[in-house]
Amino acid sequence: MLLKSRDLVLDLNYPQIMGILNVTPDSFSDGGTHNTLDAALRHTEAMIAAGATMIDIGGESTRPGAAEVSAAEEMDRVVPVVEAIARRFEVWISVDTSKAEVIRGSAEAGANLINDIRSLQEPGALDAAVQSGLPVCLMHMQGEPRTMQQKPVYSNVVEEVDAYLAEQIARCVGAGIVRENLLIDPGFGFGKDLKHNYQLLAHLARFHHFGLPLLVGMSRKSMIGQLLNVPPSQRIVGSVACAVIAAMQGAQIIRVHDVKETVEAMRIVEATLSAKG
Ligand SMILES: Cn1cnc2c(O)nc(N)nc21
Repeated sequence: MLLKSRDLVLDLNYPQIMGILNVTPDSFSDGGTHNTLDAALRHTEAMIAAGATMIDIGGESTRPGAAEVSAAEEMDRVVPVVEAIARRFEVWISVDTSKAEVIRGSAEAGANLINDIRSLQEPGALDAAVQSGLPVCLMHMQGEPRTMQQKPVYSNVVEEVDAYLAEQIARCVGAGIVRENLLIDPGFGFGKDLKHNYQLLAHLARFHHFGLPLLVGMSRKSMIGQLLNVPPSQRIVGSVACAVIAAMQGAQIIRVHDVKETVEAMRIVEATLSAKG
């Protein structure tokens, strides 16, 4: 399976690592240490050197309880970084946004992928994505980041996430997005409690029936913290374990903070999967 965007091609027969670049003052993990352009570029360079083939730029923290950000503020944080990275590096630039204006601005600035945790539900977002012609990652979320973790309830989380993704795929294809340009993501930690997250991880392979690239993000999340009782900075081993479990089930793109460690683990996964014949 290959994913194309502009002049880049991603070989999804091997797990690809998407490095996280938060350009927010309140991001949950690196505490906004990358809110200057130079720092963002240095971090990007380091993640690419460590083996990341995609960089996910986020201007509005999506952690539970996060404050909302205006479109203008998000544009100011994200678009200059997209431009600077597009000019300097040959890497997939993913933009983590839900806003139509940021989708348009990022596409014009050279982004390769729209990563929207709200699956293009915000006003104008679907239209902006269609017009951009860029690949789009659709992700399941129950509720909104501000309130999603208060009381997540499902009768069957795997079935409900699957049905939601099917709906969103149909909605995007109906609006004119080429199906081959869609990626799907069960949205770990987005309106899920501990049990829900591990049910999704345990049954991850079932989402391959869509025939679309599967993107997952569990890095340093509370599904790890609640088991290990450690702060985000001490969740690397747990995050790598989640990445391995996902990649062994065929997840094609893993969104992580700790690129070097995860890339090394993917070498082990690749050796094992290719030995399966
Ligand atoms: C922005 N962001 C935070 N967590 C994420 C996840 O699990 N998936 C995707 N696609 N984006 C995420």
